[in-house]
Formats: sequence, C-alpha cells, structure tokens
Amino acid sequence: MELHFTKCHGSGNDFCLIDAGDLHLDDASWGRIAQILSDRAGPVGADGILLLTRGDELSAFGFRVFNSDGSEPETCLNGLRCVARAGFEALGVDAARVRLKTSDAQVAREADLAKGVYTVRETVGPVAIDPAAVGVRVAGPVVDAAIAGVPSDRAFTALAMPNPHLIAFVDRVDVDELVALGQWCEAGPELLVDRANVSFVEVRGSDLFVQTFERGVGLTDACGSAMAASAHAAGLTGRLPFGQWLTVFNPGGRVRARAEGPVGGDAVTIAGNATFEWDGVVELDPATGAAGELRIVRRRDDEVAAWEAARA
Ligand SMILES: N[C@@H](CCC[C@H](N)C(=O)O)C(=O)O
Repeated sequence: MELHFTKCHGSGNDFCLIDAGDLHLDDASWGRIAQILSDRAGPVGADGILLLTRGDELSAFGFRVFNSDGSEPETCLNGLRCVARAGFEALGVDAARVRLKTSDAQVAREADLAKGVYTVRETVGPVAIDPAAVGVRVAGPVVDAAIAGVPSDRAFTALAMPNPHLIAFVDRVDVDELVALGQWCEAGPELLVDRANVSFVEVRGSDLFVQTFERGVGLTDACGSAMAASAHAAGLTGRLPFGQWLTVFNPGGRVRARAEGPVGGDAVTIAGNATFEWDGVVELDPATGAAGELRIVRRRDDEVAAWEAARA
C-alpha cells in the first residue's frame, strides 16, 4: 500500500502521523506499520505512529498511537498535540474534545510558545494512583515509596495517565540506571500487569527535568504523559504546589504543565509544540514488513528551524 504521512514531533518525541479516517486496517497491520516506519535503520525512523481517526457524537476526532514495538498504548501526550493540530487543520477548528483508546482529552490551539512554533494545550485526567489502574500488583497506592520486587531501592510514585508510569525523584538523572530499570519493566515482570514507562525526575527550583524510558520504545527525548505524571507526582509528594504552571524540561526540549490536584479533579494540562517536519509517501506491505522507497513531498524546514531556535 502507499501510505501518506507527516513526520512530526512534540518536544523531540517523533512520530509518523497518518490521517487514518478512510483507512480500514486491523490492529495487527497498524502494529506492523508502526514497527516498519519506526525502525531507525529503515526508510523513516520514529518513536511510533499516530492515527487521526474519525470523530463520534462526543468527540470531534479520535486518536490512536502505536509504539515502535507495535503495541498500542492508552495515550501519548506529545503525539496528541500533533494529532490535535492535524484535526484542527482538517476540520477548521481550534479546540476540540478528542477520543483516545480508553479516555478522552480536551485540546486547544494556544499562542505560539515562540515565533513559528505551533503550540497546543491539552488537558487530561483524572490521574489515577489506584494500583489496579496503574497495573502494579501491590496492595495499595504507591506514593514516594519503594516497591518490593522492583530491582531498585528508589522511592517511586505509580500513576495511570491512563498509561502506566513509575516516577522516581532523583538528585541527578543516571541514564544507565534508568535504562536498566526500563529494560527490566520491558521484560514484563509478574509485578507489572502490562509493563510500565519509567521516569527519573529532577526538581529544578519550581520546575522539573524529566527523562523517560518508554514502554514499547526505549529511551526517548521526551514523553508527554510522563511529564504530566511527573507534574502530578510533584504535587502529590509535596515537592511543588498543585495548581501552578511549571516548565518541564526534557532532553528534547520543554513543555509548560499544570497539575490541578484533587480540587481540580486531578486533571493535568500540558502546553507544548506540535511541529510538522515534512510530509512523505512510502510504499509498504504490512503483511511482510517490506518497505519501499520514501518520497518526501513537502518540507517544512521553517518550522523545524523555529523549534530548534526556541529550544536552544
Ligand atoms: N511518548 C508518549 C507515550 C507513548 C506511550 C508509551 N510508550 C506507553 O506505552 O505507554 C507521550 O508523549 O505520552
């Protein structure tokens, strides 16, 4: 099949965005396409694929995401901003309710965070800490506590965004330690129902720095749901106040975040870039995994440059 897509990123978390409204493929095929397009040794290379899907009576449009390993997570907040932009452009709106796999989100275009940087605000929630929601086989919520069975004596906070996150506040991020822990989660230990995203978080004054080993992907430049989870966890553990805007830095850039806490229904709002890099077409066979030549049909170098200047 010939697949048209837009290569895009949110905070350096990069994806192939597909308008899938008229594409009727089964889940296994989408998973296979995610593997092919995400393969960094293949024609494109990305952290996953994003699908803009049709709306329904409650939502203007729908959003699905597949990780680079072909699995379909519940959400992806860096990807949601890109899909929101595609939805806005397709429908001629600048705010919408979006249907996700198991939840929904409110999205709206926001004033550009820097000149030429298309910016979207997204609100999700409620964040859940019930172990059944997070998929951690422990008796009660884990808030700033060691988890028996995890090969680390760090204190974790376990949250569902609704995808599962383990957050540890650290003095300084140790990437090797993060990768080791992430790989342990990827192995699918009995303790975790469906693996987990793992993040190390530094509190930097009234802001945060977050680095994440993503489920189904590996170490990424940014993970939006992890940044939202970290903002909520900072409030939950008393490190930063709820209800206040903060900047969440990550290796790929930054977003603004505000975790509302219990008085605000445990919602979290993120505002960040939705950068379209180029549009391409590739011939591929989801059944065999064969990918043909990639044709780039439109470059958006001005946007790429605007983001690079903004994150510097
Ligand atoms: N990069 C994402 C999260 C994508 C899903 C995640 N890997 C999972 O499996 O839960 C984000 O920006 O939130």
